[in-house]
Amino acid sequence: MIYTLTLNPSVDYITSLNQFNVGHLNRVEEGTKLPGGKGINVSRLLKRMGVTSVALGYVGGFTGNYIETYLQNEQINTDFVHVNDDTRINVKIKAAEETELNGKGPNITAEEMDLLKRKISALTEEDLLVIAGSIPASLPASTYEEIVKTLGENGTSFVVDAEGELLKKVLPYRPFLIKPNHHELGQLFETEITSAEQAILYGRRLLEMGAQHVIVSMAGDGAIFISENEVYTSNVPKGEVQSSVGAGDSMVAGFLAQYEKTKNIEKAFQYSVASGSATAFSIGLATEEKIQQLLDEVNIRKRNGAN
Ligand SMILES: Nc1ncnc2c1ncn2[C@@H]1O[C@H](COP(=O)(O)OP(=O)(O)O)[C@@H](O)[C@H]1O
Ligand SMILES: O=P(O)(O)OC[C@H]1O[C@](O)(COP(=O)(O)O)[C@@H](O)[C@@H]1O
Repeated sequence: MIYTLTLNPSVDYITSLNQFNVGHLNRVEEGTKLPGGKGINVSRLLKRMGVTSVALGYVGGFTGNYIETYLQNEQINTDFVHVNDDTRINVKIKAAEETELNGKGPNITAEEMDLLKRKISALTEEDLLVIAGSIPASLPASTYEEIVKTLGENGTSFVVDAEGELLKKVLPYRPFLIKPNHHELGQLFETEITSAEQAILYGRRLLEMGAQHVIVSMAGDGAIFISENEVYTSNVPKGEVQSSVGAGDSMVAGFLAQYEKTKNIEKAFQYSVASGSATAFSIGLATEEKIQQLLDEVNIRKRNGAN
């Protein structure tokens, strides 16, 4: 069974306006509320692709209730730990550029952490856990490392979509897949990634540090897949970006759904990119239909030799 872990879910308020003026009153043209947080997005998209998962994590207050009810209405299995503080609200502004305001998240007590750890230690070698997103500010930076240690003891494989130290610390535990975007990859090595060649170079470093498979997404400039034996590059389909919120999460879901069905890396990568773009071209997450429509526009090329 696939499980997703969102320690810091959010209600995403996705707004669009023609022009965003900092320091002035801005009237929203369209506003949409959606459940968010990286693991939750993965579970929602997996469901649309016919793959069952269970969403784990923390929810609290009226925002937490909203998320839980929304997922249950979509027939997504949830097994959240309930906390006292409200789940955060993240504001996304789509104007000429995209601006995001992501909250810190609720306070998590030691008891609430224990409840979650118990759920994680019940996973087995038959399961895979997708660990995704930031952690609430009250939790230590070692939180993901502690979780993957437990997974290792039970032979549970895992995927990580997180930034900075959270990601770095879990690499020695051999994540099946990680998916930094090119900014996050650059930040890890205190550099700027501006080309596919650089993405491959630094992506390979992540393999050396322990990752089994790496996808580096480069927004409208394509994506790279790197493993010990293969490097693939991809274009992205052309289209109008409505909101890229959840596009990265859709890549993770697309890859896992197709890999689960075919065990074919190239197909899974193609599906991953089509899923990312199908979400970028939507408000909210992609539909399966939209992903299928874009699939033929995603051209995967195998790189030969060491680069
Ligand atoms: N301008 C764009 N045109 C087409 N696809 C896009 C565009 N921006 C993002 N995407 C899709 O979303 C994916 C993830 O975007 P990216 O910004 O790299 O990651 P993240 O959402 O994790 O920050 C890309 O690989 C691509 O499939
Ligand atoms: O946990 P973080 O890093 O603050 O990110 C949370 C945000 O990321 C999202 O999961 C979207 O992620 P992506 O755009 O990277 O796919 C939103 O739903 C949510 O608001």
